[in-house]
Amino acid sequence: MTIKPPVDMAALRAATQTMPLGDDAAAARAAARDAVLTKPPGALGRLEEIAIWLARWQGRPRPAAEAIRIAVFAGNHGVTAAGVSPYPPSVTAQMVANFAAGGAAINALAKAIGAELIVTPLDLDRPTADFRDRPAMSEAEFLGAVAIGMGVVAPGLDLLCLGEMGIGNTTTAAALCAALFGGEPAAWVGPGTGATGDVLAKKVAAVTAAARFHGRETDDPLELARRLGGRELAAMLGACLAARHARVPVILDGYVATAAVAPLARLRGDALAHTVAGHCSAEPAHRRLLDELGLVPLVDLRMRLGEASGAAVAAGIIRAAARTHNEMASFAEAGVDGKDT
Ligand SMILES: O=C(O)c1ccc[n+]([C@@H]2O[C@H](COP(=O)([O-])O)[C@@H](O)[C@H]2O)c1
Ligand SMILES: Cc1cc2nc[nH]c2cc1C
Repeated sequence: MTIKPPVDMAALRAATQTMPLGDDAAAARAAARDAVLTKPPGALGRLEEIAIWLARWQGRPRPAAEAIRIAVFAGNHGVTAAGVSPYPPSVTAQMVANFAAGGAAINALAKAIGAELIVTPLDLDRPTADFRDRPAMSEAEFLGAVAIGMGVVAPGLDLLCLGEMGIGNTTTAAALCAALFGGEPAAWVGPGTGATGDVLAKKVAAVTAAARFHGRETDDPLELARRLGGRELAAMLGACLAARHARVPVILDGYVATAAVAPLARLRGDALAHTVAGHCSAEPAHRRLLDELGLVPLVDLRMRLGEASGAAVAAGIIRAAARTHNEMASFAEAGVDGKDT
């Protein structure tokens, strides 16, 4: 099922509450097949769980991880005026040009796994408002970005990788996480692209100011995503929600991508059951966020790039899980003796 772009915040909220459940029958059939494949039970470890998880969320007993789309959303952030990134905001559009020219890490990774890459810049000439003392986006801006994100989901996809590009957006992710989960602002702040010293202190100050201003206004997760998020985060939220409705499993990238979809989990406990954390970013707060959400990352390679790069690396592992599940012979087919034969 595809879902319609939400006309207002109430419609978006409704779409979070009507998410389909996984297909238990498909998962059970995949588990039954897994049990007779030529290996000691459990010997493929988490790959076995992933194959069954894919079957559950694709709603078919034979899961696939061949048609992979990588969606990267780009946005600019008013909070960069607070001096929170070592890089200028001009880098966001320049990197979008680099994606188009094929010169970024995600281009190489997409090619390596045979995935389609879609890059969507979101109003880069019009950064969001500086959320230290006002909402980052109007409702119309927020919902518009959510709808654009929903648009990258298509029936027939086996997997969707979600990632982003946006100078300043590790501060955005920190502000959103601090509002959603509480705790000291500093616990959600880290180096991002490489902030140290003074720049790091400015990040903590910006998140502290945002928490003070917005914390007394609302604790509604979608409203916090509008006030403290960014367009690329809103688009990832929309894509993740639409993927659930369309039975397309999702691979999340790093800290920013995970923060983007965290409001969904605050609205409904099982909202991220169709997602897997592709990796654990070197941004320290990502581990804290994954723990809050109960997500166990597939790999930990000390990556901290964004661009869906960690999700793309993880997609190769997910393909390995689906291929082994589909292509291995059973004990009976191969004439291999089972345990205690
Ligand atoms: O998502 C992550 O784990 C992550 C960790 C560190 C950096 N990034 C990327 O770095 C950019 C934001 O960093 P910054 O320092 O400008 O806030 C943005 O383009 C992200 O894709 C992303
Ligand atoms: C060069 C560069 C590439 C990136 N890719 C994602 N975030 C990035 C930030 C910078 C600075």
